[in-house]
Amino acid sequence: MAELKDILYKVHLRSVHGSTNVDVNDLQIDSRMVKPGTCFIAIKGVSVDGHEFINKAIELGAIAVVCEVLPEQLNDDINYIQVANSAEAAGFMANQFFGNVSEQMKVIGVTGTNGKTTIATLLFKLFSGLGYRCGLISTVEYHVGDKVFPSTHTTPDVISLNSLLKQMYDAGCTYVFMECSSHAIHQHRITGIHFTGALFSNITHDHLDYHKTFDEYIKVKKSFFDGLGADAFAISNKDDKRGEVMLQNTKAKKLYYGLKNIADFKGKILENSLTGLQMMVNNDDVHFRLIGEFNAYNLLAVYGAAICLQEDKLKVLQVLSGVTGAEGRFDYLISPKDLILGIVDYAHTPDALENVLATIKKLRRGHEQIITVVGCGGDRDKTKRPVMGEVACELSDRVIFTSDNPRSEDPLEILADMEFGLSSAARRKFISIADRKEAIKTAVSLAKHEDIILVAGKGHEKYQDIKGVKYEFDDKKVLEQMFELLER
Ligand SMILES: CC(=O)N[C@H]1[C@@H](OP(=O)(O)OP(=O)(O)OC[C@H]2O[C@@H](n3ccc(=O)[nH]c3=O)[C@H](O)[C@@H]2O)O[C@H](CO)[C@@H](O)[C@@H]1O[C@H](C)C(=O)N[C@@H](C)C(=O)N[C@H](CCC(=O)O)C(=O)O
Ligand SMILES: Nc1ncnc2c1ncn2[C@@H]1O[C@H](COP(=O)(O)OP(=O)(O)OP(=O)(O)O)[C@@H](O)[C@H]1O
Ligand SMILES: N[C@H](CCC[C@H](N)C(=O)O)C(=O)O
Ligand SMILES: [Mg+2]
Repeated sequence: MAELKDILYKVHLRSVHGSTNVDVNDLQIDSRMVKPGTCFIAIKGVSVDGHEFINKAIELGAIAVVCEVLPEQLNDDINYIQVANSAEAAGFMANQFFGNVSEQMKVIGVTGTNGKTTIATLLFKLFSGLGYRCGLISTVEYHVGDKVFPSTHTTPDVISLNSLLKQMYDAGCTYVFMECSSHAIHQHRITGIHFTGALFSNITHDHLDYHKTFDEYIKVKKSFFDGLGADAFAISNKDDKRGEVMLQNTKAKKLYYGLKNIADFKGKILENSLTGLQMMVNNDDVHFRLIGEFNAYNLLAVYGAAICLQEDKLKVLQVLSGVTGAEGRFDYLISPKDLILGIVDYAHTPDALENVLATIKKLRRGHEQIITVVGCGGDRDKTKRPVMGEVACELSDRVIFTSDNPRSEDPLEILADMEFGLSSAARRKFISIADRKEAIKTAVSLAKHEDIILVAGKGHEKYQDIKGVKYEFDDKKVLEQMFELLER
């Protein structure tokens, strides 16, 4: 319960019809969730305009409506608040409604194309290991202290997000580590949240279906850092081409990590093998359980954040050296027969795929074949499809193109997009099998002693979305089943 005028604090009001001296017992951006006494906020969305549902919300009991455009007919019993930007207003209102708890905890946001889940999860594991009660908001799951919930979004909608933060505060969390997706930044899901720190991993080709141009995508990510306060810290990747641009206009304290360029948190890889990374982190020699150069970057970002949060460096390195990565990120298993190495990874962008394959190439001893199973999601950036197809073929010995989550699209058309314009060298290496299980089975049947199979794109996902129906599917389990079949 809150008084409307209190939760409208910070919102730029255009006009008020009715009163703001009323109590509302809930806040919703979705008319289907409205109950008597709710304040409904109408947001212009990507697929529909929330303003179309104002009457529906009133029928269900809304007593206040926040909107950009007032309905032609106003209802005398309802309080209408006209604002310049409803999505932004929803951010500020949700902060207030749920008690502005981000100001009472230390919230650290992670953005970038790849590595957000890994960095946020490592931070969560590190700070939990250091003895703090923590919250985690990630693509894989949400943690509220000891409770775990499956996630709906990388960064949930503004109401769910603020409600989650409140639950974390109530559960006694002092730290929250959260991924901030570019969609969330653009749609004001994180507006008004007080960040103690922010981290940037990297930026490469993704989500251009939504952001249209790479420049727009960069601008959106950068706006997250532009919005930080002077009391915050911002840590960026010095080796990324856009690492410095990201922090150009931030008021926060700027710090950098890197393996190549001079940086505040500087790393050097001494050994990169299947058992982990041996690294120099500034002047300390440490072994980590995570694998691959990209994880060296993730670990440096995490280390940097912990130092900014005034943790003791040796304790940090001690805990960090024992943690494993996030589920479905370079997750591996070995077949009992033939010792085939199966790797399940969430790489679903050209850059991530290239990184994971380059890492595998570095780890192999020489004679092993790399067999990659990969697909591209439907209803998502189509331009990445042929690039992923080419990258997979270039860095593997054999490739099986298959379905990821086709969503509303025809799987065969997605496969055709992946095949389009492939170089002749690439064309000699791939076959397409739309059925993902068959594709994994084929990869296993092609593998010989000690070969390496990469199943890319779905990582931790436990389903496959085909025409809006989510069928149970788990890459790691399927791979395991196929390995068991080999034994017979
Ligand atoms: C493209 C996109 O980001 N869409 C998100 C967006 O939905 P939208 O703009 O399409 O909303 P809409 O359906 O047009 O509706 C507009 C408004 O009308 C309301 N409405 C709608 C219907 C109705 O009957 N009544 C009603 O009130 C809706 O609640 C909404 O407030 O706002 C919704 C509420 O916040 C999100 O749930 C939804 O996420 C969709 C499901 C989605 O798939 N998003 C993905 C792309 C996404 O956000 N991914 C990122 C991670 C990406 C990455 O880094 O890999 C994430 O953070 O998860
Ligand atoms: N720092 C990094 N640089 C490049 N690639 C990375 C990095 N960290 C992880 N990856 C690769 O990208 C994939 C996705 O990693 P992760 O889930 O941590 O990123 P994310 O930013 O959360 O992705 P998403 O936005 O899809 O949730 C991993 O499976 C791995 O292959
Ligand atoms: N958060 C990303 C995940 C993509 C994962 C991949 N498996 C796919 O379905 O394309 C998205 O929704 O675009
Ligand atoms: Mg993620």
